[in-house]
Amino acid sequence: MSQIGVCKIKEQFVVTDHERTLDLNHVSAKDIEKITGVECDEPDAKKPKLEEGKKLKGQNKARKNFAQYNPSEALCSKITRITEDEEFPETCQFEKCKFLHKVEDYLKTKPNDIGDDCYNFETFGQCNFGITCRFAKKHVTVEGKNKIDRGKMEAVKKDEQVLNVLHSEKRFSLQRKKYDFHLADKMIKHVDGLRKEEKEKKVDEKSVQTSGAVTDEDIVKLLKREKKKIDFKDKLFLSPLTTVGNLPFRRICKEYGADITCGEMAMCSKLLQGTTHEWALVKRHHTEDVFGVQLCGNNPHIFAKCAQLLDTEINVDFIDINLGCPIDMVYREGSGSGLMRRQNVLETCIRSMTNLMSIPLTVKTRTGIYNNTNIAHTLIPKLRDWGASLVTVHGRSREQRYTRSSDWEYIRECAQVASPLPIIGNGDILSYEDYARARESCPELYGVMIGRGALIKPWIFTEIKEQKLYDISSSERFDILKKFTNYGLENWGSDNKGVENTRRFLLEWLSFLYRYIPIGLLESPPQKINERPPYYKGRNDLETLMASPSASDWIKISEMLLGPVPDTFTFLPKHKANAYR
Ligand SMILES: Cc1cc2nc3c(=O)[nH]c(=O)nc-3n(C[C@H](O)[C@H](O)[C@H](O)COP(=O)(O)O)c2cc1C
Repeated sequence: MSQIGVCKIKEQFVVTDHERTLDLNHVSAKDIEKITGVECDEPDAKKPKLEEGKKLKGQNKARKNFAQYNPSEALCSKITRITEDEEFPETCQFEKCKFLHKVEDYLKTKPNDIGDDCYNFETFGQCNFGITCRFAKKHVTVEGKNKIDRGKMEAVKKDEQVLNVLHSEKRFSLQRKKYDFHLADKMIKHVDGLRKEEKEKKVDEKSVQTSGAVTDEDIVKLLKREKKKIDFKDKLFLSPLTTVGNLPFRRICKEYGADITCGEMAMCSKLLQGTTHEWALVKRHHTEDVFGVQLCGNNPHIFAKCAQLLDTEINVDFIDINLGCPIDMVYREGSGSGLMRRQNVLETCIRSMTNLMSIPLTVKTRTGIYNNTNIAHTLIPKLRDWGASLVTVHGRSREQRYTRSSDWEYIRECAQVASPLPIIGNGDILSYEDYARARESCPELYGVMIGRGALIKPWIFTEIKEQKLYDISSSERFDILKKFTNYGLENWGSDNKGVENTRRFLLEWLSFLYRYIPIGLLESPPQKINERPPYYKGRNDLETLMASPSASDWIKISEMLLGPVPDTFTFLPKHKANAYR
Protein backbone atom coordinates (compact mmCIF):
# COMPACT_ATOMS: atom_id res chain seq x y z
CA MET A 1 0.00 0.00 0.00
CA SER A 2 0.97 3.66 0.08
CA GLN A 3 4.37 4.80 1.34
CA ILE A 4 4.78 7.45 3.96
CA GLY A 5 6.14 10.67 2.36
CA VAL A 6 4.87 13.87 0.76
CA CYS A 7 2.34 14.09 -2.10
CA LYS A 8 3.78 15.65 -5.25
CA ILE A 9 1.90 18.73 -6.47
CA LYS A 10 2.27 20.32 -9.92
CA GLU A 11 4.90 23.02 -9.63
CA GLN A 12 2.64 26.01 -10.31
CA PHE A 13 0.51 25.22 -7.25
CA VAL A 14 3.27 24.65 -4.70
CA VAL A 15 3.88 27.55 -2.31
CA THR A 16 6.79 28.26 0.02
CA ASP A 17 6.39 28.52 3.77
CA HIS A 18 6.59 32.31 3.47
CA GLU A 19 3.83 32.52 0.88
CA ARG A 20 1.82 30.14 2.97
CA THR A 21 1.72 32.49 5.96
CA LEU A 22 0.77 35.31 3.66
CA ASP A 23 -1.77 33.53 1.53
CA LEU A 24 -3.17 30.37 2.96
CA ASN A 25 -3.96 31.41 6.47
CA HIS A 26 -5.14 34.81 5.44
CA VAL A 27 -7.76 34.37 2.80
CA SER A 28 -9.76 37.41 3.85
CA ALA A 29 -13.40 37.66 4.80
CA LYS A 30 -13.86 39.83 1.71
CA ASP A 31 -12.46 37.07 -0.56
CA ILE A 32 -14.87 34.58 0.96
CA GLU A 33 -17.81 36.90 0.50
CA LYS A 34 -16.79 37.29 -3.13
CA ILE A 35 -16.68 33.53 -3.69
CA THR A 36 -19.76 32.45 -1.80
CA GLY A 37 -21.89 35.53 -1.41
CA VAL A 38 -22.09 34.74 2.32
CA GLU A 39 -21.24 37.50 4.80
CA CYS A 40 -18.38 36.44 7.01
CA ASP A 41 -16.75 37.97 10.08
CA GLU A 42 -12.98 37.88 10.29
CA PRO A 43 -12.22 35.55 13.21
CA ASP A 44 -9.27 36.04 15.52
CA ALA A 45 -6.96 33.10 16.03
CA LYS A 46 -9.50 31.02 17.93
CA LYS A 47 -7.39 27.94 18.25
CA PRO A 48 -6.31 27.00 21.77
CA LYS A 49 -2.54 26.93 22.08
CA LEU A 50 -0.79 23.62 22.73
CA GLU A 51 1.70 23.54 25.59
CA GLU A 52 5.22 24.21 24.37
CA GLY A 53 7.04 21.08 23.29
CA LYS A 54 3.84 19.04 23.09
CA LYS A 55 3.67 16.79 20.05
CA LEU A 56 0.58 16.49 17.89
CA LYS A 57 -0.18 12.77 17.98
CA GLY A 58 -2.97 10.40 19.01
CA GLN A 59 -5.99 12.23 20.42
CA ASN A 60 -6.06 15.85 21.51
CA LYS A 61 -6.93 15.49 25.16
CA ALA A 62 -6.91 19.21 26.05
CA ARG A 63 -10.06 19.97 24.07
CA LYS A 64 -12.77 22.21 25.46
CA ASN A 65 -15.19 22.10 22.59
CA PHE A 66 -18.47 21.92 24.44
CA ALA A 67 -20.58 25.04 24.71
CA GLN A 68 -22.20 25.80 28.06
CA TYR A 69 -25.88 26.73 28.21
CA ASN A 70 -27.63 28.70 30.86
CA PRO A 71 -31.28 27.64 31.45
CA SER A 72 -32.15 31.16 32.65
CA GLU A 73 -31.48 32.39 29.08
CA ALA A 74 -33.33 29.55 27.33
CA LEU A 75 -37.04 29.46 26.51
CA CYS A 76 -39.21 26.69 27.99
CA SER A 77 -39.89 24.09 25.28
CA LYS A 78 -43.65 24.30 25.91
CA ILE A 79 -43.58 27.97 24.87
CA THR A 80 -41.27 27.28 21.95
CA ARG A 81 -43.73 24.82 20.45
CA ILE A 82 -46.90 26.92 20.77
CA THR A 83 -48.42 27.04 17.29
CA GLU A 84 -50.21 30.00 15.73
CA ASP A 85 -53.67 28.57 16.51
CA GLU A 86 -52.83 28.03 20.22
CA GLU A 87 -52.66 30.46 23.17
CA PHE A 88 -49.58 30.92 25.34
CA PRO A 89 -50.27 29.23 28.72
CA GLU A 90 -50.66 31.42 31.83
CA THR A 91 -48.34 29.23 33.88
CA CYS A 92 -45.89 26.42 33.18
CA GLN A 93 -47.13 22.90 33.90
CA PHE A 94 -43.79 22.18 35.59
CA GLU A 95 -43.75 23.95 38.94
CA LYS A 96 -39.96 24.12 39.22
CA CYS A 97 -39.26 24.96 35.57
CA LYS A 98 -36.06 27.07 35.40
CA PHE A 99 -36.53 28.21 31.81
CA LEU A 100 -37.94 31.49 30.52
CA HIS A 101 -41.66 31.71 29.73
CA LYS A 102 -41.97 35.06 27.99
CA VAL A 103 -40.87 35.38 24.36
CA GLU A 104 -39.80 39.02 24.90
CA ASP A 105 -37.48 38.00 27.79
CA TYR A 106 -35.93 35.32 25.62
CA LEU A 107 -35.40 37.68 22.68
CA LYS A 108 -33.23 39.97 24.86
CA THR A 109 -30.39 37.44 24.76
CA LYS A 110 -31.13 35.48 21.59
CA PRO A 111 -28.12 35.70 19.21
CA ASN A 112 -28.80 37.19 15.77
CA ASP A 113 -30.43 34.89 13.27
CA ILE A 114 -28.13 33.27 10.72
CA GLY A 115 -30.45 33.18 7.73
CA ASP A 116 -34.07 33.52 6.63
CA ASP A 117 -34.70 29.97 5.39
CA CYS A 118 -35.05 27.17 7.91
CA TYR A 119 -34.06 23.78 6.44
CA ASN A 120 -36.35 21.89 8.83
CA PHE A 121 -39.38 24.08 8.06
CA GLU A 122 -38.71 23.96 4.30
CA THR A 123 -38.26 20.17 4.33
CA PHE A 124 -40.80 18.96 6.88
CA GLY A 125 -43.27 21.85 7.12
CA GLN A 126 -42.48 22.32 10.80
CA CYS A 127 -39.58 23.39 13.00
CA ASN A 128 -39.86 22.33 16.63
CA PHE A 129 -37.47 25.07 17.67
CA GLY A 130 -40.00 27.82 16.93
CA ILE A 131 -38.76 31.26 17.94
CA THR A 132 -35.49 29.77 19.27
CA CYS A 133 -34.53 28.61 15.75
CA ARG A 134 -31.62 30.66 14.34
CA PHE A 135 -33.44 30.68 10.98
CA ALA A 136 -36.89 31.45 12.42
CA LYS A 137 -38.04 34.36 10.23
CA LYS A 138 -40.41 32.46 7.94
CA HIS A 139 -41.94 30.17 10.54
CA VAL A 140 -42.84 32.43 13.45
CA THR A 141 -45.61 34.98 13.83
CA VAL A 142 -45.01 38.48 15.21
CA GLU A 143 -46.00 37.24 18.70
CA GLY A 144 -43.41 34.46 18.42
CA LYS A 145 -45.80 31.54 17.75
CA ASN A 146 -44.78 28.69 15.48
CA LYS A 147 -46.24 28.34 11.96
CA ILE A 148 -46.91 24.93 10.48
CA ASP A 149 -47.20 23.90 6.83
CA ARG A 150 -49.63 21.01 7.18
CA GLY A 151 -49.44 19.92 3.54
CA LYS A 152 -45.68 19.44 3.74
CA MET A 153 -45.95 17.83 7.17
CA GLU A 154 -48.28 15.18 5.75
CA ALA A 155 -46.08 14.60 2.71
CA VAL A 156 -42.76 14.13 4.55
CA LYS A 157 -43.10 12.52 7.96
CA LYS A 158 -40.27 13.78 10.16
CA ASP A 159 -40.59 11.04 12.76
CA GLU A 160 -40.09 8.35 10.11
CA GLN A 161 -36.69 9.73 9.08
CA VAL A 162 -34.69 8.50 12.03
CA LEU A 163 -35.08 5.08 13.66
CA ASN A 164 -33.95 3.69 17.02
CA VAL A 165 -35.12 6.49 19.26
CA LEU A 166 -35.45 4.96 22.74
CA HIS A 167 -38.91 5.34 24.27
CA SER A 168 -38.88 7.19 27.56
CA GLU A 169 -40.46 4.31 29.50
CA LYS A 170 -37.66 1.98 28.33
CA ARG A 171 -35.07 4.59 29.28
CA PHE A 172 -36.58 4.89 32.75
CA SER A 173 -36.59 1.13 33.20
CA LEU A 174 -32.89 1.03 32.27
CA GLN A 175 -32.06 3.96 34.53
CA ARG A 176 -33.93 2.34 37.43
CA LYS A 177 -32.41 -1.06 36.69
CA LYS A 178 -35.88 -2.53 36.11
CA TYR A 179 -35.30 -3.84 32.57
CA ASP A 180 -35.75 -7.60 32.44
CA PHE A 181 -32.37 -9.14 31.58
CA HIS A 182 -33.11 -12.66 32.82
CA LEU A 183 -32.42 -14.16 29.38
CA ALA A 184 -28.94 -12.61 29.17
CA ASP A 185 -28.14 -13.72 32.74
CA LYS A 186 -29.27 -17.26 32.03
CA MET A 187 -27.34 -17.37 28.77
CA ILE A 188 -24.08 -16.42 30.45
CA LYS A 189 -24.56 -19.10 33.08
CA HIS A 190 -25.35 -21.58 30.34
CA VAL A 191 -22.28 -20.68 28.25
CA ASP A 192 -20.01 -20.58 31.31
CA GLY A 193 -21.31 -24.00 32.37
CA LEU A 194 -20.56 -25.44 28.94
CA ARG A 195 -17.08 -23.92 28.91
CA LYS A 196 -16.25 -25.45 32.29
CA GLU A 197 -17.70 -28.77 31.25
CA GLU A 198 -15.69 -28.65 28.07
CA LYS A 199 -12.49 -27.89 29.93
CA GLU A 200 -13.06 -30.78 32.29
CA LYS A 201 -13.92 -33.26 29.59
CA LYS A 202 -11.49 -31.70 27.08
CA VAL A 203 -14.08 -32.07 24.35
CA ASP A 204 -13.67 -30.67 20.88
CA GLU A 205 -14.34 -26.88 20.85
CA LYS A 206 -16.73 -27.10 17.96
CA SER A 207 -19.20 -29.25 19.83
CA VAL A 208 -19.78 -26.70 22.58
CA GLN A 209 -22.73 -24.96 21.01
CA THR A 210 -24.74 -28.08 20.47
CA SER A 211 -23.62 -30.40 23.27
CA GLY A 212 -24.25 -30.17 27.01
CA ALA A 213 -27.41 -30.39 29.01
CA VAL A 214 -29.65 -27.54 27.91
CA THR A 215 -32.39 -27.62 30.46
CA ASP A 216 -33.93 -24.16 30.47
CA GLU A 217 -36.85 -23.74 28.09
CA ASP A 218 -36.00 -20.10 27.24
CA ILE A 219 -32.45 -21.04 26.31
CA VAL A 220 -33.58 -24.00 24.20
CA LYS A 221 -35.96 -21.71 22.28
CA LEU A 222 -33.21 -19.18 21.67
CA LEU A 223 -30.74 -21.78 20.46
CA LYS A 224 -33.26 -23.15 17.97
CA ARG A 225 -34.09 -19.77 16.50
CA GLU A 226 -33.12 -19.07 12.90
CA LYS A 227 -30.74 -16.15 12.38
CA LYS A 228 -31.01 -13.38 9.82
CA LYS A 229 -28.20 -13.37 7.29
CA ILE A 230 -26.46 -10.47 5.57
CA ASP A 231 -24.69 -10.73 2.25
CA PHE A 232 -21.42 -8.88 2.92
CA LYS A 233 -19.78 -9.95 -0.35
CA ASP A 234 -18.20 -7.11 -2.39
CA LYS A 235 -19.97 -4.46 -0.36
CA LEU A 236 -18.36 -1.10 0.44
CA PHE A 237 -18.33 -0.77 4.19
CA LEU A 238 -18.03 2.62 5.92
CA SER A 239 -15.89 2.31 9.10
CA PRO A 240 -17.30 3.07 12.49
CA LEU A 241 -15.75 6.47 13.25
CA THR A 242 -16.09 7.97 16.71
CA THR A 243 -17.30 11.61 16.64
CA VAL A 244 -16.97 12.08 12.88
CA GLY A 245 -19.01 9.03 11.77
CA ASN A 246 -22.19 10.71 12.99
CA LEU A 247 -25.60 10.27 11.34
CA PRO A 248 -25.40 13.38 9.09
CA PHE A 249 -21.98 12.25 7.79
CA ARG A 250 -23.20 8.69 7.17
CA ARG A 251 -26.16 10.06 5.17
CA ILE A 252 -23.69 11.79 2.88
CA CYS A 253 -21.64 8.60 2.47
CA LYS A 254 -24.82 6.66 1.65
CA GLU A 255 -25.67 9.19 -1.05
CA TYR A 256 -22.21 8.63 -2.54
CA GLY A 257 -22.64 4.85 -2.60
CA ALA A 258 -21.55 3.36 0.74
CA ASP A 259 -23.33 -0.01 1.04
CA ILE A 260 -22.97 -0.75 4.73
CA THR A 261 -22.80 1.78 7.56
CA CYS A 262 -22.05 1.40 11.24
CA GLY A 263 -22.68 3.71 14.18
CA GLU A 264 -19.87 5.21 16.24
CA MET A 265 -18.49 2.95 19.00
CA ALA A 266 -21.01 2.85 21.87
CA MET A 267 -20.09 1.89 25.44
CA CYS A 268 -22.13 -1.08 26.68
CA SER A 269 -22.17 0.20 30.25
CA LYS A 270 -23.63 3.54 29.21
CA LEU A 271 -26.27 2.00 26.95
CA LEU A 272 -27.34 -0.12 29.90
CA GLN A 273 -27.63 3.03 32.03
CA GLY A 274 -29.93 4.53 29.37
CA THR A 275 -27.77 7.63 28.83
CA THR A 276 -29.10 9.92 26.11
CA HIS A 277 -25.66 10.59 24.64
CA GLU A 278 -24.90 6.88 24.12
CA TRP A 279 -28.35 6.11 22.74
CA ALA A 280 -27.84 8.86 20.16
CA LEU A 281 -25.04 6.67 18.75
CA VAL A 282 -27.42 3.86 17.77
CA LYS A 283 -29.81 6.10 15.80
CA ARG A 284 -30.19 5.09 12.18
CA HIS A 285 -31.30 7.20 9.25
CA HIS A 286 -33.93 5.46 7.12
CA THR A 287 -31.56 5.58 4.12
CA GLU A 288 -29.03 3.38 5.95
CA ASP A 289 -30.34 0.10 4.55
CA VAL A 290 -27.68 -2.14 6.09
CA PHE A 291 -26.74 -0.71 9.45
CA GLY A 292 -24.78 -2.00 12.44
CA VAL A 293 -24.08 -0.85 15.97
CA GLN A 294 -20.58 -1.18 17.37
CA LEU A 295 -20.15 -2.04 21.04
CA CYS A 296 -17.23 -1.61 23.39
CA GLY A 297 -17.12 -3.37 26.75
CA ASN A 298 -14.98 -5.53 28.99
CA ASN A 299 -17.14 -8.33 30.38
CA PRO A 300 -19.69 -10.90 29.20
CA HIS A 301 -22.47 -9.58 31.43
CA ILE A 302 -22.66 -6.14 29.86
CA PHE A 303 -22.10 -7.47 26.34
CA ALA A 304 -24.82 -10.10 26.69
CA LYS A 305 -27.29 -7.63 28.19
CA CYS A 306 -26.62 -5.16 25.39
CA ALA A 307 -27.08 -7.91 22.80
CA GLN A 308 -30.47 -8.79 24.28
CA LEU A 309 -31.46 -5.13 24.66
CA LEU A 310 -30.52 -3.98 21.16
CA ASP A 311 -31.86 -7.09 19.47
CA THR A 312 -35.21 -6.49 21.17
CA GLU A 313 -35.55 -2.71 21.20
CA ILE A 314 -34.00 -1.31 18.03
CA ASN A 315 -33.87 -1.81 14.30
CA VAL A 316 -30.33 -2.97 13.53
CA ASP A 317 -28.89 -5.47 11.04
CA PHE A 318 -25.76 -6.54 12.92
CA ILE A 319 -23.84 -5.87 16.10
CA ASP A 320 -20.08 -5.40 15.96
CA ILE A 321 -17.64 -5.92 18.84
CA ASN A 322 -14.80 -3.42 18.99
CA LEU A 323 -11.53 -5.31 19.44
CA GLY A 324 -9.32 -2.57 18.09
CA CYS A 325 -9.81 0.65 20.04
CA PRO A 326 -6.25 1.70 21.03
CA ILE A 327 -7.13 4.48 23.52
CA ASP A 328 -5.17 3.95 26.77
CA MET A 329 -8.15 4.20 29.09
CA VAL A 330 -10.19 1.72 27.04
CA TYR A 331 -7.23 -0.66 26.68
CA ARG A 332 -6.35 -0.58 30.40
CA GLU A 333 -9.87 -1.52 31.44
CA GLY A 334 -9.68 -4.56 29.15
CA SER A 335 -12.03 -3.26 26.43
CA GLY A 336 -11.30 -2.50 22.76
CA SER A 337 -7.87 -3.83 21.80
CA GLY A 338 -7.47 -4.87 25.48
CA LEU A 339 -10.04 -7.61 24.86
CA MET A 340 -7.71 -9.25 22.31
CA ARG A 341 -5.53 -10.48 25.15
CA ARG A 342 -8.45 -11.72 27.32
CA GLN A 343 -9.58 -14.57 25.15
CA ASN A 344 -11.46 -16.59 27.80
CA VAL A 345 -13.63 -13.56 28.53
CA LEU A 346 -14.01 -12.89 24.81
CA GLU A 347 -15.18 -16.45 24.22
CA THR A 348 -17.97 -16.14 26.79
CA CYS A 349 -18.94 -12.74 25.36
CA ILE A 350 -19.23 -14.00 21.80
CA ARG A 351 -20.91 -17.32 22.56
CA SER A 352 -23.50 -15.65 24.81
CA MET A 353 -24.19 -12.81 22.42
CA THR A 354 -24.56 -14.94 19.28
CA ASN A 355 -27.01 -17.20 21.09
CA LEU A 356 -29.06 -14.23 22.26
CA MET A 357 -29.15 -12.39 18.95
CA SER A 358 -31.36 -12.96 15.92
CA ILE A 359 -28.91 -10.92 13.80
CA PRO A 360 -25.24 -11.55 12.93
CA LEU A 361 -22.43 -10.68 15.31
CA THR A 362 -19.31 -9.22 13.69
CA VAL A 363 -15.91 -8.35 15.15
CA LYS A 364 -13.51 -5.55 14.19
CA THR A 365 -9.92 -6.16 15.15
CA ARG A 366 -6.37 -4.94 14.60
CA THR A 367 -3.37 -7.14 13.71
CA GLY A 368 -2.45 -7.40 17.38
CA ILE A 369 -1.33 -5.29 20.27
CA TYR A 370 2.41 -4.90 19.68
CA ASN A 371 4.38 -3.90 16.58
CA ASN A 372 5.99 -7.15 15.61
CA THR A 373 3.64 -9.64 17.21
CA ASN A 374 0.66 -10.27 14.97
CA ILE A 375 -2.00 -12.32 16.71
CA ALA A 376 -5.14 -11.76 14.62
CA HIS A 377 -4.45 -14.90 12.51
CA THR A 378 -4.53 -17.09 15.63
CA LEU A 379 -7.60 -15.37 17.04
CA ILE A 380 -9.76 -15.37 13.89
CA PRO A 381 -10.37 -19.16 13.67
CA LYS A 382 -11.48 -19.03 17.32
CA LEU A 383 -13.85 -16.13 16.63
CA ARG A 384 -15.33 -18.21 13.80
CA ASP A 385 -15.79 -21.25 16.05
CA TRP A 386 -17.34 -19.16 18.82
CA GLY A 387 -20.01 -17.91 16.41
CA ALA A 388 -18.88 -14.63 14.80
CA SER A 389 -20.38 -14.07 11.32
CA LEU A 390 -17.67 -11.76 9.93
CA VAL A 391 -14.37 -10.22 11.01
CA THR A 392 -12.86 -6.93 9.85
CA VAL A 393 -9.08 -6.71 10.07
CA HIS A 394 -7.46 -3.27 10.29
CA GLY A 395 -3.88 -3.96 9.17
CA ARG A 396 -2.09 -2.20 12.03
CA SER A 397 -1.41 -3.06 15.67
CA ARG A 398 -2.57 -1.07 18.67
CA GLU A 399 0.98 0.13 19.20
CA GLN A 400 1.26 1.36 15.60
CA ARG A 401 -1.90 3.47 15.67
CA TYR A 402 -1.42 5.15 12.24
CA THR A 403 2.39 5.32 12.13
CA ARG A 404 2.80 2.66 9.41
CA SER A 405 0.92 1.60 6.33
CA SER A 406 -1.80 -0.99 6.76
CA ASP A 407 -0.32 -4.48 6.27
CA TRP A 408 -2.40 -6.00 3.46
CA GLU A 409 -0.17 -9.06 3.16
CA TYR A 410 -1.00 -9.93 6.71
CA ILE A 411 -4.68 -9.19 6.11
CA ARG A 412 -4.50 -11.82 3.37
CA GLU A 413 -2.97 -14.34 5.82
CA CYS A 414 -5.93 -13.69 8.10
CA ALA A 415 -8.42 -14.20 5.26
CA GLN A 416 -6.71 -17.50 4.35
CA VAL A 417 -7.03 -19.00 7.83
CA ALA A 418 -10.57 -17.71 8.34
CA SER A 419 -12.46 -19.72 5.74
CA PRO A 420 -15.43 -20.04 5.58
CA LEU A 421 -15.68 -16.96 7.81
CA PRO A 422 -15.87 -13.76 5.68
CA ILE A 423 -13.04 -11.28 6.23
CA ILE A 424 -13.16 -7.57 5.41
CA GLY A 425 -9.85 -5.73 4.95
CA ASN A 426 -9.29 -2.24 6.28
CA GLY A 427 -6.65 0.45 6.07
CA ASP A 428 -5.38 3.29 3.89
CA ILE A 429 -7.87 3.15 1.01
CA LEU A 430 -8.19 6.59 -0.62
CA SER A 431 -8.86 5.78 -4.28
CA TYR A 432 -10.19 3.20 -6.69
CA GLU A 433 -6.55 2.26 -7.35
CA ASP A 434 -5.97 1.45 -3.65
CA TYR A 435 -9.22 -0.52 -3.64
CA ALA A 436 -8.36 -2.52 -6.76
CA ARG A 437 -4.87 -3.29 -5.43
CA ALA A 438 -6.31 -4.52 -2.15
CA ARG A 439 -8.84 -6.77 -3.87
CA GLU A 440 -6.34 -8.16 -6.39
CA SER A 441 -3.63 -8.82 -3.83
CA CYS A 442 -6.09 -10.50 -1.55
CA PRO A 443 -8.69 -12.49 -3.52
CA GLU A 444 -9.92 -14.31 -0.39
CA LEU A 445 -11.32 -11.03 0.99
CA TYR A 446 -15.06 -10.45 1.07
CA GLY A 447 -14.73 -6.69 0.77
CA VAL A 448 -13.13 -3.58 2.20
CA MET A 449 -13.92 -1.08 4.89
CA ILE A 450 -13.09 2.59 4.39
CA GLY A 451 -12.51 5.06 7.20
CA ARG A 452 -10.37 8.16 6.68
CA GLY A 453 -10.73 7.83 2.90
CA ALA A 454 -14.45 8.61 3.33
CA LEU A 455 -13.69 11.47 5.70
CA ILE A 456 -11.19 13.02 3.28
CA LYS A 457 -13.38 12.49 0.19
CA PRO A 458 -16.84 11.05 0.81
CA TRP A 459 -17.33 10.56 -2.94
CA ILE A 460 -14.73 7.75 -2.76
CA PHE A 461 -17.59 5.21 -2.85
CA THR A 462 -18.76 6.55 -6.23
CA GLU A 463 -15.19 6.58 -7.52
CA ILE A 464 -14.77 2.92 -6.59
CA LYS A 465 -18.10 1.90 -8.10
CA GLU A 466 -17.43 3.83 -11.30
CA GLN A 467 -13.71 2.95 -11.31
CA LYS A 468 -12.49 6.48 -11.88
CA LEU A 469 -11.22 9.61 -10.17
CA TYR A 470 -13.36 12.74 -9.86
CA ASP A 471 -11.88 16.23 -9.95
CA ILE A 472 -14.44 17.85 -7.67
CA SER A 473 -14.45 21.66 -7.72
CA SER A 474 -14.27 23.71 -4.53
CA SER A 475 -17.85 24.90 -4.98
CA GLU A 476 -19.06 21.28 -5.26
CA ARG A 477 -17.12 20.51 -2.11
CA PHE A 478 -18.69 23.53 -0.44
CA ASP A 479 -22.13 22.20 -1.44
CA ILE A 480 -21.32 18.94 0.39
CA LEU A 481 -20.58 21.00 3.49
CA LYS A 482 -23.86 22.88 3.06
CA LYS A 483 -25.69 19.59 2.87
CA PHE A 484 -23.91 18.33 5.99
CA THR A 485 -24.88 21.53 7.78
CA ASN A 486 -28.53 21.06 6.85
CA TYR A 487 -28.47 17.41 7.95
CA GLY A 488 -26.77 18.58 11.13
CA LEU A 489 -29.47 21.16 11.85
CA GLU A 490 -32.03 18.40 11.31
CA ASN A 491 -30.16 16.03 13.64
CA TRP A 492 -28.90 18.32 16.41
CA GLY A 493 -31.45 21.12 16.08
CA SER A 494 -31.54 24.62 14.63
CA ASP A 495 -31.61 26.51 17.94
CA ASN A 496 -28.37 27.94 19.30
CA LYS A 497 -27.33 24.66 20.92
CA GLY A 498 -28.06 22.73 17.72
CA VAL A 499 -26.17 25.24 15.59
CA GLU A 500 -23.11 25.05 17.86
CA ASN A 501 -23.22 21.23 17.94
CA THR A 502 -23.49 21.18 14.15
CA ARG A 503 -20.52 23.55 13.97
CA ARG A 504 -18.43 21.39 16.31
CA PHE A 505 -19.05 18.25 14.22
CA LEU A 506 -18.45 20.19 11.01
CA LEU A 507 -15.10 21.40 12.38
CA GLU A 508 -14.13 17.86 13.39
CA TRP A 509 -14.87 16.76 9.84
CA LEU A 510 -12.97 19.72 8.35
CA SER A 511 -9.92 18.53 10.29
CA PHE A 512 -9.91 15.58 7.84
CA LEU A 513 -11.33 17.25 4.73
CA TYR A 514 -8.44 19.70 4.35
CA ARG A 515 -6.17 16.72 3.60
CA TYR A 516 -7.83 16.25 0.21
CA ILE A 517 -5.78 17.41 -2.77
CA PRO A 518 -7.80 18.07 -5.94
CA ILE A 519 -6.54 15.65 -8.60
CA GLY A 520 -6.06 18.48 -11.12
CA LEU A 521 -3.25 19.76 -8.91
CA LEU A 522 -1.44 16.47 -8.42
CA GLU A 523 1.64 15.61 -10.41
CA SER A 524 0.77 11.91 -10.43
CA PRO A 525 -2.69 11.14 -9.12
CA PRO A 526 -4.18 9.46 -7.20
CA GLN A 527 -3.35 10.92 -3.81
CA LYS A 528 -1.90 8.46 -1.25
CA ILE A 529 -3.35 8.54 2.25
CA ASN A 530 -0.05 8.42 4.13
CA GLU A 531 1.62 11.16 2.12
CA ARG A 532 1.51 14.56 3.73
CA PRO A 533 -0.19 17.21 1.58
CA PRO A 534 2.43 19.92 0.94
CA TYR A 535 1.50 23.60 1.12
CA TYR A 536 -0.19 24.50 -2.11
CA LYS A 537 -2.36 27.16 -3.64
CA GLY A 538 -5.72 26.08 -5.01
CA ARG A 539 -7.24 27.03 -8.35
CA ASN A 540 -9.34 29.64 -6.56
CA ASP A 541 -9.49 31.20 -3.10
CA LEU A 542 -12.08 28.76 -1.79
CA GLU A 543 -9.93 25.78 -2.85
CA THR A 544 -6.94 27.40 -1.12
CA LEU A 545 -8.99 27.99 2.01
CA MET A 546 -10.23 24.38 2.03
CA ALA A 547 -6.62 23.15 1.90
CA SER A 548 -5.59 25.05 4.99
CA PRO A 549 -4.39 22.95 7.96
CA SER A 550 -5.21 25.82 10.29
CA ALA A 551 -8.16 25.53 12.70
CA SER A 552 -8.86 29.26 12.33
CA ASP A 553 -9.51 28.68 8.61
CA TRP A 554 -11.86 25.78 9.38
CA ILE A 555 -13.67 28.13 11.73
CA LYS A 556 -13.88 30.63 8.87
CA ILE A 557 -15.52 27.96 6.69
CA SER A 558 -17.96 27.13 9.49
CA GLU A 559 -18.87 30.82 9.70
CA MET A 560 -19.74 30.85 6.02
CA LEU A 561 -22.37 28.20 6.77
CA LEU A 562 -23.42 28.80 10.35
CA GLY A 563 -22.71 32.46 11.04
CA PRO A 564 -20.15 33.95 13.43
CA VAL A 565 -18.85 31.80 16.28
CA PRO A 566 -19.69 32.85 19.86
CA ASP A 567 -17.18 35.22 21.52
CA THR A 568 -15.50 32.64 23.72
CA PHE A 569 -15.25 30.01 21.01
CA THR A 570 -12.15 27.81 20.69
CA PHE A 571 -11.59 24.63 18.72
CA LEU A 572 -9.01 21.85 18.82
CA PRO A 573 -9.82 18.74 16.75
CA LYS A 574 -10.29 15.48 18.65
CA HIS A 575 -8.45 13.13 16.28
CA LYS A 576 -5.22 13.43 14.32
CA ALA A 577 -5.12 9.92 12.83
CA ASN A 578 -2.33 10.33 10.30
CA ALA A 579 1.06 8.82 9.62
CA TYR A 580 2.82 11.96 8.44
CA ARG A 581 6.38 12.37 9.64
C1 LIG B 1 -11.62 9.69 13.68
C2 LIG B 1 -11.61 8.21 13.78
C3 LIG B 1 -12.50 7.57 14.60
C4 LIG B 1 -12.52 6.17 14.68
N1 LIG B 1 -13.43 5.55 15.46
C5 LIG B 1 -13.51 4.20 15.46
C6 LIG B 1 -14.53 3.52 16.17
O1 LIG B 1 -15.38 4.13 16.83
N2 LIG B 1 -14.55 2.17 16.12
C7 LIG B 1 -13.63 1.45 15.40
O2 LIG B 1 -13.68 0.22 15.37
N3 LIG B 1 -12.67 2.07 14.72
C8 LIG B 1 -12.60 3.42 14.72
N4 LIG B 1 -11.64 4.04 13.99
C9 LIG B 1 -10.74 3.24 13.15
C10 LIG B 1 -11.33 3.11 11.75
O3 LIG B 1 -12.57 2.47 11.79
C11 LIG B 1 -10.40 2.33 10.81
O4 LIG B 1 -10.24 1.04 11.30
C12 LIG B 1 -9.03 2.98 10.68
O5 LIG B 1 -9.13 4.38 10.54
C13 LIG B 1 -8.27 2.41 9.49
O6 LIG B 1 -8.95 2.59 8.30
P1 LIG B 1 -8.60 3.80 7.28
O7 LIG B 1 -7.14 3.72 6.99
O8 LIG B 1 -9.49 3.52 6.10
O9 LIG B 1 -8.93 5.06 8.01
C14 LIG B 1 -11.59 5.42 13.92
C15 LIG B 1 -10.70 6.08 13.08
C16 LIG B 1 -10.70 7.45 13.00
C17 LIG B 1 -9.74 8.12 12.09
